[in-house]
Amino acid sequence: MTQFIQGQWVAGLGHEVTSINPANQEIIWRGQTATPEQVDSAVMAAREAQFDWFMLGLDARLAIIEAYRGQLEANKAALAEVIAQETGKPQWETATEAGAMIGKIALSVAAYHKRTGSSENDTPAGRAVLRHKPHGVVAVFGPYNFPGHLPNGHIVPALIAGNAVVFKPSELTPKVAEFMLKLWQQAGLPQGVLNLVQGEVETGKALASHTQIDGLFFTGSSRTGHILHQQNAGDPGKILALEMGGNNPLIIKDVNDTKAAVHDIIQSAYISSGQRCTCARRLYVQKGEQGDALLVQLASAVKQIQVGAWNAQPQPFMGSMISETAAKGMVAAQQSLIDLGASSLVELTHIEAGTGLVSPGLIDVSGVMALPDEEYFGPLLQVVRYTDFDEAIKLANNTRYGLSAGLLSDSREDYDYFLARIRAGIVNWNKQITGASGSAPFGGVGASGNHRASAFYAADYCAYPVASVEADVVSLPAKLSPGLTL
Ligand SMILES: NC(=O)C1=CN([C@@H]2O[C@H](COP(=O)(O)OP(=O)(O)OC[C@H]3O[C@@H](n4cnc5c(N)ncnc54)[C@H](O)[C@@H]3O)[C@@H](O)[C@H]2O)C=CC1
Ligand SMILES: O=C(O)CCC(=O)N[C@@H](CCC(=O)O)C(=O)O
Repeated sequence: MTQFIQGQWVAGLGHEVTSINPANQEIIWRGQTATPEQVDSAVMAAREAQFDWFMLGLDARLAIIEAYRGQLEANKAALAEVIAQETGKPQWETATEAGAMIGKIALSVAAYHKRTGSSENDTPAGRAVLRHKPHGVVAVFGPYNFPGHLPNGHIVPALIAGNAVVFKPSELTPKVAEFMLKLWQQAGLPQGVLNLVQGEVETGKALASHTQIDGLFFTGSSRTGHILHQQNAGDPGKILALEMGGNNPLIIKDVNDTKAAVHDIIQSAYISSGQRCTCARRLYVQKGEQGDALLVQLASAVKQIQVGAWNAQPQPFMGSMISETAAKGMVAAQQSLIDLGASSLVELTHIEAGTGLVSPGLIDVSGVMALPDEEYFGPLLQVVRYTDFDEAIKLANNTRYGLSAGLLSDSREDYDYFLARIRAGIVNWNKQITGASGSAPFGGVGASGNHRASAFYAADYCAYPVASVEADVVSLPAKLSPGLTL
């Protein structure tokens, strides 16, 4: 029973799919995909449930959402283990993902009140009241890299606002989705308010193109996000929040503590085996002795990064990539850069056939004339040597994406200069560019998003404002407009 529709677990009527532990190919989940007819049933169940869920009122909705928080707390270790098993991420890291899911509840409640909610004030024209209403039925699409936290970051604010949801997780992480839905079920969410449809692109297409959805909240690749944007062209009434990838730059300028800089670079580029949308992909290092010395230290530290299975002891820094296909994709990406003139500083290797385990790579692409503006979603950091700061900023901005960017420099002046010129939604100074805070907005510009930032600003796309002017009784104004006699 892999689909959750109208409060019931039902079998998918499509073809069989499996989910594997990418560190050893063990099958950890098996099920059938949802057919377009089942997607339709899920959307209609959400439609039927939505108004009652909204009319339940905020306090009653929050009580159920708080019960879900309790379920997350009680099952935190098990949740972290399922995420680790299915994504290959090490346990220390998935414990932080489970923690972020718990933290998301209080943050979303605060955001609801701060960003939306309701307010009123008296004006000469009457009582001006601002309220927010839910859109209705929204579809949530999740990526595989944070299979719990990122869909949760759409689902929780959507439900707080009074929407009903149909959730389509990544086909690579169905088990985490199922686990999460069971926690919602335990929390006593009314039937139909949150539905789960599992499957691949066909299931996704059936949901994204359904005429009865009022909003689509997507976190995933830029390629898919663009398809969804095109698919919904001409339908301005449907709200789209598209959180997509990046080709994120990190510039190193004058830093005293090279070891600390190396640490920030590693945390920016290799955490989650490079499978974070915020990961640094392009590293700009000044030409000259200082830059050479930094690269020597960086290469040495990269070679020492421990890679292993999610449950290996002692725990590795990097786990497996999501699949063997992804691992091979990174080896191929490295080779294509070499073919274009890049030189490998630390080679990314596929450690074990049949798994997603790869070692981290560092590659100097300074010699590549036309560097592809691609998001290589894995642990491969491209190094570019620059002459002056303006050149570095120009190169950093030479991307269609605009998600995250960073500067490591001990000069405040440099940072102000960088901040004014860099084009990205997340801009950090002397800090890693991964690990964004849920108490801030999260989103990018250009091919990284459609100006509907998530995290703390997710409340904004979960509800629309209703402005009213109100009076308790009908009454004549003190003075009638000229030319009127009653
Ligand atoms: N900006 C952000 O907040 C974040 C962005 N990402 C990005 O996500 C990507 C990695 O995640 P993936 O799972 O590979 O993304 P993906 O784009 O392949 O899949 C995301 C979801 O869309 C569905 N989908 C794929 N094609 C579809 C279609 N034609 N119609 C409807 N649905 C479709 C998938 O089944 C999945 O549920 C990276 O590019 C990463 O940068 C990841 C995390 C955060
Ligand atoms: O939604 C939030 O609470 C903040 C966004 C967030 O946690 N982002 C993470 C993961 C996104 C990714 O890189 O794939 C991060 O910034 O590390």
